[in-house]
Amino acid sequence: MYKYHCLNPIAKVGTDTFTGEYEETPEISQADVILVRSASMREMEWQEGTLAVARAGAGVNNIPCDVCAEKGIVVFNTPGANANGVKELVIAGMLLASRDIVGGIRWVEEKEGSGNIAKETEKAKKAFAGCELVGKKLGVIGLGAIGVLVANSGVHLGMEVYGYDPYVSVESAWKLSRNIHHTRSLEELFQDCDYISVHVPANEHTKGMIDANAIRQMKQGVVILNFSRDLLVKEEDMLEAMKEGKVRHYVTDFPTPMMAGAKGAIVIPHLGASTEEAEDNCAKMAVQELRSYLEHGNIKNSVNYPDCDMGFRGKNTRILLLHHNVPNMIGQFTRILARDNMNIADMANKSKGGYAYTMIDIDTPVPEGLAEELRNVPEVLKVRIIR
Ligand SMILES: NC(=O)C1=CN([C@@H]2O[C@H](COP(=O)(O)OP(=O)(O)OC[C@H]3O[C@@H](n4cnc5c(N)ncnc54)[C@H](O)[C@@H]3O)[C@@H](O)[C@H]2O)C=CC1
Ligand SMILES: O=C(O)C(=O)COP(=O)(O)O
Repeated sequence: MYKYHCLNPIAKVGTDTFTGEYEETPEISQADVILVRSASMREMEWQEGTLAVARAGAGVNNIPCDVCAEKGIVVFNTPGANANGVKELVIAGMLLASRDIVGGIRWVEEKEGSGNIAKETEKAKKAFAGCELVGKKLGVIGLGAIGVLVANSGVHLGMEVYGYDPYVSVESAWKLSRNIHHTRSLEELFQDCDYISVHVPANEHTKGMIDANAIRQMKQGVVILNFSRDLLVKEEDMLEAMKEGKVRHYVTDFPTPMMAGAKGAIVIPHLGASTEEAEDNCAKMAVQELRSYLEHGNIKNSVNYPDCDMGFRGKNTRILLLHHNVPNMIGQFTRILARDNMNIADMANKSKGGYAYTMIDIDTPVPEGLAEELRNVPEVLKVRIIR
């Protein structure tokens, strides 16, 4: 029986795909695996028995992935599963920044009960007028699952779209509309665009990337959209730029004390992925990843360990080793197996940065105590044997 714990509510269509071999536990310390959305796991105390964490979503900055890697805990996310939900809200964000739709709605609400409202509307409406998106320049920073959809939607809306992503994947590049201008530097994108939308992960390289220096290079009256993470934007600099009118609107999905109520800021309460479809997609993918790892040892969509897949386990005993990516690990494993006459039926070894994963299928008897012996090999972080 495997035990899972949900740190945030996870869509039932996902958890329903756990079989009778699984049960939910309210005790995180008892869980083999943990499902999470945005809850912070940074201060958590990790248990020896925790095997994996699945983030039902994209951003993993709430999880100490490096600490987990060092403890042999595989962290998964669900690439692309909520991208459409975010894309649709980004389009809404561009529209909200272009016409004062919210101001207009508030004005109508205040007129509740006024018999003259139709006439008053025709006088008042000029205060809420704006501009269209068609023909405007949209810059998209980060062309991953969300950025590609936003950029392509910009083209469909009649915008001139500029994309910047020095690390773009082949898969994303294939999906990008050929009408998108490939921008080789942020400076180029900053200078030209009326709307700039950021879709990169929050990490030490991207933190504060939209600061006074970046904003200085932008057009007067630019609209900046941030549906990625608050940390990407230096908020003091953004406030200043909105005061000066350099930034017309800052549309963000991340409320902070500084931005809530700030003039020019359009702040949404982190709703990008809060659609039925996105929640269902993420939950289903997260559970599938955990099941495949627990039942067969296969890794797909991990952010701290390499993808590695040997298919269904069948009748073999499967030995799974999480270890540092250093020389002579396989030699040490096979020496131990050979000594006890174990026959290797199949084997895979993959690495990602400083970490590696070895899967070994054995089709002869496997002695008790093997896991412990393998665990004692220096640089091994975790060993699991599925019989
Ligand atoms: N508001 C919300 O509810 C949601 C927010 N997010 C946020 O959006 C981010 C992006 O999500 P996805 O598109 O699904 O991720 P993704 O991993 O598919 O795409 C990220 C892209 O950013 C690029 N990139 C990385 N560093 C860069 C840099 N310095 N400059 C330019 N490009 C860079 C990568 O090459 C990649 O193509 C997530 O990390 C998360 O923080 C994601 C989903 C929902
Ligand atoms: O997937 C992401 O990165 C998100 O920001 C979505 O967060 P959520 O699952 O809505 O708490």
